Amino acid sequence: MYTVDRPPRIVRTYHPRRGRLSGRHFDALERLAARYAFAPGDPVDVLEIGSGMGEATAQMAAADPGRRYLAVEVHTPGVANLLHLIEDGGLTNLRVASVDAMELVRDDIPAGSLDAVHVFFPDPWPKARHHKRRLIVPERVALLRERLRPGGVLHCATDDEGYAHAMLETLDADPGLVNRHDGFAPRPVHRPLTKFELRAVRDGRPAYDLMYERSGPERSGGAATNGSSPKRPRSEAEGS
Ligand SMILES: C[S@@+](CC[C@H](N)C(=O)[O-])C[C@H]1O[C@@H](n2cnc3c(N)ncnc32)[C@H](O)[C@@H]1O
Repeated sequence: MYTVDRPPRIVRTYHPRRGRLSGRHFDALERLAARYAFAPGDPVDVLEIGSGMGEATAQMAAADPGRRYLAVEVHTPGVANLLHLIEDGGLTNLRVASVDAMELVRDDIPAGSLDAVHVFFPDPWPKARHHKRRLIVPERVALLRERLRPGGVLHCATDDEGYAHAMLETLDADPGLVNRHDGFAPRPVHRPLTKFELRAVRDGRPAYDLMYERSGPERSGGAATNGSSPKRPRSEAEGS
């Protein structure tokens, strides 16, 4: 009797959905994708996972020209919109990738290299059987933390109260992260207010921010320590 090993099923953190593409979207993809696409090896300081329509990323990159931003999004209309925002804003410090962000992080982001990772309003996957799809779960957090430099910041925001508390628990439990605040962070002025967040606030769902720093340098065994983190001065715009 022979058994066939099935390849392990990949658990994705996003809904496979197709947005409708307008002529303007096609134009962006045809004309701008190659110009602003991330290529493996490109240096990155700030990584945004799930940039949606890209408004927050474009505004943050424009306010922080000294750092190189990478927005990763699988939703094609969002990618196209961000390409237009980059062109319209004349931004030279923002690149875009349209792939699964966790695969890109695993394959193309060197360990200890990022200043910040932004995960703003990730899909909450509210059903218990879907929690494994959440971006903020221990295994994915461990990978993101390992790609941060010591003192680098993982900044998450969500309007889902249940997910917010689960994030707090997961991030507190990570051995290489230290909360910058006591519990949730005050809403940072440098995180732009998007239409998505405005709608949530109007519907009575205010945002929760969470900001965690990677603690001290890696030990030779690979485990992060809880020592104090060397920090470089940050501007107000940088924040995370
Ligand atoms: C609820 S939306 C929020 C978008 C945006 N951050 C905002 O605040 O408006 C979450 C986005 O994350 C994207 N996403 C989820 N997992 C992803 C992954 N692994 N790689 C790339 N994009 C992902 C989804 O396609 C979706 O557009």
